Amino acid sequence: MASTCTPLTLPVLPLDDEVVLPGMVVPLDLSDSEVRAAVEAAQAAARSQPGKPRVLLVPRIDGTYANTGVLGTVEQVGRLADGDPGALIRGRGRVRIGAGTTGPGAALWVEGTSVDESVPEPSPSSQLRSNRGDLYPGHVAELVKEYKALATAWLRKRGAWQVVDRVQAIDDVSALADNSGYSPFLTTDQKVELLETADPVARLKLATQQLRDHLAEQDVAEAIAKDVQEGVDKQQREFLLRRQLEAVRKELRELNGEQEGEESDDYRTRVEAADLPEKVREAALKEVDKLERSSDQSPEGSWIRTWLDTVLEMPWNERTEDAYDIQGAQAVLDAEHSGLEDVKERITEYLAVRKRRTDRGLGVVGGRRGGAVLALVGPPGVGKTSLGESVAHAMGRKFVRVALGGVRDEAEIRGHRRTYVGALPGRIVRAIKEAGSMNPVVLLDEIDKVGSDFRGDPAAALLEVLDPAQNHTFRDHYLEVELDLSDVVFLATANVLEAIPEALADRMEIVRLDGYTEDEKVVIARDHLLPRQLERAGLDKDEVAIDEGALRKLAGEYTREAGVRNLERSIARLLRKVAAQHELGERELPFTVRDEDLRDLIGRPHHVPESAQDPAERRTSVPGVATGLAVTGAGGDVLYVEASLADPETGAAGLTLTGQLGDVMKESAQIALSFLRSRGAELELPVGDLKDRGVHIHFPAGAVPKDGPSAGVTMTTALASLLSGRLVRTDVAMTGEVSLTGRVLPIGGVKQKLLAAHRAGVTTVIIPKRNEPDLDDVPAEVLDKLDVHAVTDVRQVLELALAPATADAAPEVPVAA
Ligand SMILES: Nc1ncnc2c1ncn2[C@@H]1O[C@H](COP(=O)(O)OP(=O)(O)OP(=O)(O)O)[C@@H](O)[C@H]1O
Repeated sequence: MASTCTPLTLPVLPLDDEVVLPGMVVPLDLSDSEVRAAVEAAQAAARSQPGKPRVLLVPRIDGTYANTGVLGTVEQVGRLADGDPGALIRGRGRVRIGAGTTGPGAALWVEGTSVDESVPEPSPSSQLRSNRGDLYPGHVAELVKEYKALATAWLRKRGAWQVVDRVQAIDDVSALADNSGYSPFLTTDQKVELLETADPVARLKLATQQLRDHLAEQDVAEAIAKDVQEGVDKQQREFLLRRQLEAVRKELRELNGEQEGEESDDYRTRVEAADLPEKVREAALKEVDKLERSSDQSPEGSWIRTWLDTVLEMPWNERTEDAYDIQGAQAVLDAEHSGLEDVKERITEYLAVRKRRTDRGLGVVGGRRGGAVLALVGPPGVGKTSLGESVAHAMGRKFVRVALGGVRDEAEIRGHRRTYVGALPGRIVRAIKEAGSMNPVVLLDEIDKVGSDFRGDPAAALLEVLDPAQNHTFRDHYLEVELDLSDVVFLATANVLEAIPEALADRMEIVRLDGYTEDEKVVIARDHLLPRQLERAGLDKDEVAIDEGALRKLAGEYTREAGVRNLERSIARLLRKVAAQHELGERELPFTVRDEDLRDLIGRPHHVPESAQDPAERRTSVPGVATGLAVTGAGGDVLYVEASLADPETGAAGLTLTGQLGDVMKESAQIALSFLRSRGAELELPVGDLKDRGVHIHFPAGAVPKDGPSAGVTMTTALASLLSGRLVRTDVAMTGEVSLTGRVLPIGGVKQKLLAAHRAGVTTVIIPKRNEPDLDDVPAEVLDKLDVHAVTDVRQVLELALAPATADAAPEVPVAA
């Protein structure tokens, strides 16, 4: 094997951040002083020796020379493409650098030794190890093949076809490896590594590895670039389409003669122009950003638009000035409602306290039992809603009514989350929007009819709305921005106090409206209902009048209710009739309706008092029927209890109860029966009859559910009447719970029951002794007409209620089928 390690002394041509490998031909700039010095030194030396001028090309990295350089010959000196003086240098072979000297000229001269770069000869037998020890010649061929393949692949990618052939033509291992010197992707360090690897096979291996790594990197980079490009393309396409859409819209606007920005969709301008609290504006602008990014048809876009509409419609900074003139308020209440003195007094007190607290900057009364909310409780048609409206008039505020009957879903109060299809804000937010001010009077109507089920508890949401400690930052799920409800006046109405969820009732100040007496109804009808209905019927008050007798008859016989709603309807019907008759030329005006005209105009009365009925027609005309008093959602009412004994031969034994009775009522029937079984003998009743015979107790109006213990005395009386054969007095009605020993225990709703008894034409009422103080609440005109007996024992009840036994009212005990 030839080894030519010739010592050389050459001028150094430093290459900054550049590497020239043997075989490469490079142009170098002679305007660089070091390059020029080296070339000139080489040219000078060449004059005294044969051959081309020779330089030593040495890479210099960060000012430090590499250990190996390349012998280069100056092929040509002339001009570079940019016109600067340049030299074309060809790399010839590796030179190991030795000591430096100063030679002739400005250049640095070094001594070096040329490196042997020959490749071992292929061995005759592939099995034989070569003298290189680690590689077989067969592997070298493989390596050459792999390098060429990789290089070709890379060159093809770059479209450098001419170079492909040149590379394919190189057979020398060393030259092939050094060809990598042209690779633009190699770093200077990588090229220096190639330069310093003298062993050609090891160098080719290194070059192959570098090429392979680069190709792999390139694949990854290409994949990423492709993804990025696709994304960019889509964005660009969308952007272009959007611009086109905008242009089309603009054209359309111009076509329709609209001005720029007039489009209702211009939410940004609207939000910026609207009078919104800062936080709300921020939230709204965020949504506008989202809207602008979303496409026109996307469902999200339409949600955002609906939301923005809602936010823009809210009266964020609107409020009405309060008219806290208490005398004026009282005058408004008096003008709009007759009677109800105590209720109006409570409302006036409420307004006065509110005014004083506001004057002193204390805010509304807070905390539990704070009474911040007035609840008007009473039967339908007694004016709860219209009183709420009057409160708003009296305070000079807007009025809105929120109907809560049948609300079972918490979202009804607090709104649906926006992600729901068809989501809406809750009723409170809608009410504020409707009111158009942030401080209206909000009437929560029928708060006792709020239910709860799997959809959450609306009562809990209402608690938050009504709690002054929390309601200044009320958050509706839909609106998602805080709403200050602290300045809203909340009022509530309910028919039945007990049905109001307890936690809510706890926060309210209850004001009861129990219903009106006949006299009160007449006054209300004359002063309020009649004038309003005259107007509705298009009649003048000088044209038609209804005299007091007729009004009384309407209240007493045509309607039977705690409130005045049906009374108002009857008046409306009456007036329509008169108006029609007048138009048909059948009636002269002016006309005053008297009680005797009613039958002609609106037919016969629906409610004739029991006492006015033919004795044989009366409910109590047979033994076993007693008149009780009860309170229902519609106010007080009379109710008849019927009892019968089954035939000992055919009827089943035991107690049968009908008429949709609740558990408490069923138990009080058992008690009545047990009492008679144990004490009946003392009362001289034939209790033997109760022994083997089935007992049936029925409450007519069977479709209406009933409950409570207050019918105890009535059931006992009905059974005693049945056993004794003595009739119950028609003019007597009763109420009271009975204990097993016969004591009469107190009950609720005395006022409503007495009003009902009076309405029904009853004259004697039996109540428990312990309810006597409640009589203070009953209007005097009603008490005057009633003979009220307060009793402690059921024996007193029987004495008062049962008519004396007469021969003809003989005990023909009715028998149930
Ligand atoms: N004291 C009164 N003075 C004048 N008008 C009255 C009075 N009480 C009731 N009214 C009138 O009777 C009508 C029925 O009253 P309203 O609708 O307020 O009853 P309500 O108690 O709210 O009933 P509901 O429980 O069914 O809502 C109204 O037109 C109201 O103006």
